[in-house]
Amino acid sequence: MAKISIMGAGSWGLGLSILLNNNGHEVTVWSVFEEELDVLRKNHENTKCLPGVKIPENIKFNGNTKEAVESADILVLAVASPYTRSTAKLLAPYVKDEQYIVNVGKGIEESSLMTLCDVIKEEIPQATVAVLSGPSHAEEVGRGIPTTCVIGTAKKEDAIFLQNIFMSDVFRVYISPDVLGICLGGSLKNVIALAAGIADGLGYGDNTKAALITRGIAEISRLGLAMGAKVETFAGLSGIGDLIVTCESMHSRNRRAGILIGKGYTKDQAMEEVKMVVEGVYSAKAALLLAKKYNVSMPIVEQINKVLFEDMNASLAVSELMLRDKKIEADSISWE
Ligand SMILES: NC(=O)c1ccc[n+]([C@@H]2O[C@H](COP(=O)([O-])OP(=O)(O)OC[C@H]3O[C@@H](n4cnc5c(N)ncnc54)[C@H](O)[C@@H]3O)[C@@H](O)[C@H]2O)c1
Ligand SMILES: O=P(O)(O)OC[C@H](O)CO
Repeated sequence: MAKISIMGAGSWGLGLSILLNNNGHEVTVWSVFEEELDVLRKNHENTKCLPGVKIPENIKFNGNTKEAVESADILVLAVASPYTRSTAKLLAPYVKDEQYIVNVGKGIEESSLMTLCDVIKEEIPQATVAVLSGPSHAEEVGRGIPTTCVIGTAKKEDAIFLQNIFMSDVFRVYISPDVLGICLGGSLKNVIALAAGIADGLGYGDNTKAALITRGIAEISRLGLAMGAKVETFAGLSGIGDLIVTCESMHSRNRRAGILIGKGYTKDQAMEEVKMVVEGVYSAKAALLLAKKYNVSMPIVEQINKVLFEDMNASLAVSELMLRDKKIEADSISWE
């Protein structure tokens, strides 16, 4: 049994708190917002983020950062991605040497183009940083619906240790050394999910969705390879797996925001309506900048940026994608 503090009391932090509590660990949930914890103490439910899912009575809530960090063997960082750096700065003074921090957030920092794991390592160099990712909506994990994820760490023994912590009969965990690939897949799928949602909002069909998923993972893999990630990771749970669930599920905030944009809402109106942070909007700019930096073609990411930040009409963006220069499907397969 381990002592685990979940840093973040939103839907994913709470979903994981239930899983880890059911696995027999001693779980504390922390938030920078005391009022978020007060509601949980009173109702054992977050009706905004995870309605209908009861948080077990033995899970503790503690807003004292020092206590939450120092009392834990493992920290699970589950804040909305734009607040990863500020939260890591807050935790840093209390983190012990080699204390585990499992990042479960998905995003790329816009100002630095760093993955969240790299942001955490920069702010908390003494920690052992891992990433957990994959097709895993909190609404389903919180209800014990069978789910699979992957944990990435630099050292194999850390991955095996964390695999044993998270794994259960309803939560199967694989391990991988490709931390970069896992972080990139989880972040970039949110951008493609916006496009998939837009296609739904425009009233397009399953063919369009399948095209976006397939060509979307091609773009993500191209960038990932150029940055040093492994191509197999993008064929795995944190790559195509997460992309499929995010593009298909009505639990997805990114897809739901996209649907609204496809129906004519502005980006800001869509984000307001979805109520939780729509991370694809933040990662879209970062993805485009990375594509330029690594000289990689990412046409869907380009069009999404035009729709989000240049007021481009969504159906025009689809036409531009359809009428691009003619291409070979995969550059690595030729007739020679
Ligand atoms: N919801 C899911 O199903 C799911 C699944 C896998 C991964 N994730 C990832 O986990 C992360 C958290 O997602 P979520 O769904 O729990 O989001 P959420 O919007 O439900 O909750 C985010 C939490 O972040 C914290 N937060 C907000 N503003 C903050 C600030 N200024 N400083 C510090 N903390 C702040 C709050 O505790 C808030 O409850 C995201 O990066 C998301 O991509 C979510
Ligand atoms: O599907 P979204 O957009 O809510 O993102 C949540 C998780 O990343 C799904 O694995």
